[in-house]
Amino acid sequence: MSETKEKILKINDLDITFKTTAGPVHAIRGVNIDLYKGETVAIVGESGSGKSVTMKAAMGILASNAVVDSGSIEFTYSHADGSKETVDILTQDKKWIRKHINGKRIAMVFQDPMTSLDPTMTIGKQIMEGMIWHFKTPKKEAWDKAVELLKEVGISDAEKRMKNYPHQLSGGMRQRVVIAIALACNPDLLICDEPTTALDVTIQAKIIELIKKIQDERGISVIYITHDLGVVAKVADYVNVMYAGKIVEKGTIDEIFYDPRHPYTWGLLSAMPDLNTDDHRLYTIPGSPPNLLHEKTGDAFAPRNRYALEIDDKLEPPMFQVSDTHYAATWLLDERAPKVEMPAELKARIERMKEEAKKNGSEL
Ligand SMILES: Nc1ncnc2c1ncn2[C@@H]1O[C@H](COP(=O)(O)OP(=O)(O)OP(=O)(O)O)[C@@H](O)[C@H]1O
Repeated sequence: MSETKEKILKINDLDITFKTTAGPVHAIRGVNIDLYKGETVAIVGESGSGKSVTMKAAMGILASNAVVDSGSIEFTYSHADGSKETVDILTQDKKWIRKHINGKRIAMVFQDPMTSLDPTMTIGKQIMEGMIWHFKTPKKEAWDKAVELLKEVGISDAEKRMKNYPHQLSGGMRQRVVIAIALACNPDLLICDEPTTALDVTIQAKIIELIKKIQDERGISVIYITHDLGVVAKVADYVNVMYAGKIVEKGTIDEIFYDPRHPYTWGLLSAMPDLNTDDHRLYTIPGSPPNLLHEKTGDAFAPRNRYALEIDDKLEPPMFQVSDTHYAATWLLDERAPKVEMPAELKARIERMKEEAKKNGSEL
C-alpha cells in the first residue's frame, strides 16, 4: 500500500467499563484499530468478546451505563465540498452525532434486516428518509436517487419496488434494501455487523460480493464484525482478533490465515468449516469465554489455552511484534518461551488453503 493512505478511523487505547448492579464489567481493554480509506478491517471473536461495544463506541451510541475509562476515537469525514474534518467521537454529544455522523458519515448494516427496517413504511420512503433529514434533499430528487440506489444494489423493477413494504421482499432482497439505505447519504464508513448470518449460504455470498463491489466503486471503508472467519477470508484486508475485550492478534489477512501466532487464533481457524476435506468433525475451542465481572490476573485466555505457560496466570502478555503489520499478545512469542508450534492439523489445513488459493490465483 502507498504512503499516502488516508486515515478514516483511529481507535486509540479504548477502555470501557459498564456499571451493573452486580459490579463493574470491564468490557473493552486497551483496543487500538486504524482504518484507511477504501480498506476493510474485520473484527472477529466469539460472542461477548467486545466487537459490538467497540463499534457502538465508534458510532457514539454506547449504552447509558457505559463509562469510557480512557481512549479516543478519531473519525475523519468529508464535507459536501470535499474538505475534511476530524472529530473525537467520544467527546461529541449524542445529538450532534445523530445529526452529523450516524446514518450520514457512518452507516451500519445489521445482521437481521427485519430489525433495521420499519415494517409499516414502504422501502422507498425508508431509503429517502435519510437524504431528506440529513441533506434536505427535495422529495423528487430523493425519489430518483432511491431508485438509482435500488438498481445499484441489484434490485430489478426498482420503480415498482419503491412502493413495496419489507414483508413483500425475500431476506436477501431486504438486506439489499438495508444496504441501499446505508448508502443513501454517501457515507465514508460502513459498519457491517454479521450482515449475512441470517441469510442462506448462496445469498450470503451474493451480499458479500455486493458490499465489495460498492466499496470498490465508491472507495468507502468497511468494518466487518463477525465470528465467522470464512466471511473474513472473503472480505478483509486486515483482521483484529478479539478475546475478552482485548485485541489478542492483529495482522493482514495473509498473516492471520497463513501465519497465526496466538493460540486463540489457532482455535478459531481450527473451528472453521473446511470445505476442502470430507472431515466434517468440527473442532471447538474448549471452555467458554470468561465472565468479565470477575477479572482474572494474567492472560484471560489461559484457562482455555492448552499451550498456557506459568507466567500466563500471573501477568498479562504484552503485544509482541511479529512484522510491521502483525502483532500478537501471547507469552509464546517471548524469547524466553519454549518453542511451541501450532497444532499439526491446523498446519496441514493452512497448507491446503494456500494450495487452494494458488489454484484459484487469489491471495486467499
Ligand atoms: N449495557 C451493557 N451493560 C453491561 N454489560 C454490557 C453491556 N453491553 C455489553 N456488555 C458486555 O460487554 C461485553 C462485550 O459485549 P459485545 O456485545 O461487544 O460482544 P460481541 O463480541 O459483540 O458479542 P456478539 O457476537 O454476541 O454480539 C459482554 O460481556 C457483554 O455482556
